[in-house]
Amino acid sequence: MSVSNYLTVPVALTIAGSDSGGGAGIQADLRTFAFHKVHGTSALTCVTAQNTQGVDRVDALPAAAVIAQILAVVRDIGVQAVKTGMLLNPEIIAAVAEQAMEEHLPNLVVDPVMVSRTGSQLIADEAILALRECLIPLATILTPNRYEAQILSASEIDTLESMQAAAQRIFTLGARAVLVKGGGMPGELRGVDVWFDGNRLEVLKTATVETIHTHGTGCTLSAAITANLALGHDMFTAVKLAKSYVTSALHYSLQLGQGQGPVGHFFPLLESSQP
Ligand SMILES: Nc1ncnc2c1ncn2[C@@H]1O[C@H](COP(=O)(O)OP(=O)(O)OP(=O)(O)O)[C@@H](O)[C@H]1O
Ligand SMILES: Cc1ncc(COP(=O)(O)O)c(N)n1
Repeated sequence: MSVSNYLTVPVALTIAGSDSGGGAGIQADLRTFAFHKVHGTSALTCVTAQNTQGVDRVDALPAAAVIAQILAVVRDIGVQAVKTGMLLNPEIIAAVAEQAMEEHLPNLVVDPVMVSRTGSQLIADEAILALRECLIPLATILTPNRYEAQILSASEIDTLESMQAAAQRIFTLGARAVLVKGGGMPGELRGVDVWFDGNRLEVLKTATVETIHTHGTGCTLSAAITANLALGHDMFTAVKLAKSYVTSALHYSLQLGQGQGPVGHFFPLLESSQP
């Protein structure tokens, strides 16, 4: 007989949708948490029939089912950090915001999933309003992509200067910090993100990685920020570490399916397994 070594690890919670293709959503989040040696828990909001080419169907869970999952996790296991992804409808968004307040969910990273990087809207207009009014003011860090930032700032974003102006404008919606992501920008701006926390306006820059396989970069980035917050890093350090992780995962993106494949979350293992 041998005895187990009991380990204690930080815990993170993702409140997000399922991606049947395994590239984004809950699947990307849990892989990212695992890579960071953070125990991943989840509250599923919806089930998408999705692959590398697009989303065929979305089925929402009842808001009460989302609440029950959150409570089951936080009241027993406890969490050090939480992220939200695809919340889909105003009922789910209001329920998550209520739980965030009542249960004092710590380190809340809100990825305001509204528009895919290719520009197609993923949630209804009323849900966008609910995100803006109920959830964004509770966020520790808000991570809009180019198109989401355009909606939230009501401005066109096509230059670094317009990303910086948008970050400052979106900050007034009430999040403690905003990261405007550049993956949907043209050319060299694809690897550039802009941070604003009311004080520091920073440009985080990596060289653009030339790949079409970028599905799930946004989910992966916000999950990595969440994992780093759960590990005890401060907000800006968590973002810098997460960006570096996504860049490495992009270097080992996976050629799967006929469309945009996912990033390689376990890139050190993948690298050593290639011939
Ligand atoms: N080709 C690239 N080269 C370098 N970094 C990139 C590239 N594409 C995206 N990124 C980085 O990936 C992160 C996620 O940003 P992105 O704008 O892609 O989010 P998103 O649109 O929410 O993601 P998704 O494509 O999953 O919808 C950011 O840090 C961004 O700078
Ligand atoms: C279930 C689900 N959640 C989120 C996204 C968008 O994610 P990303 O912004 O990473 O493409 C997605 N395509 N599917």
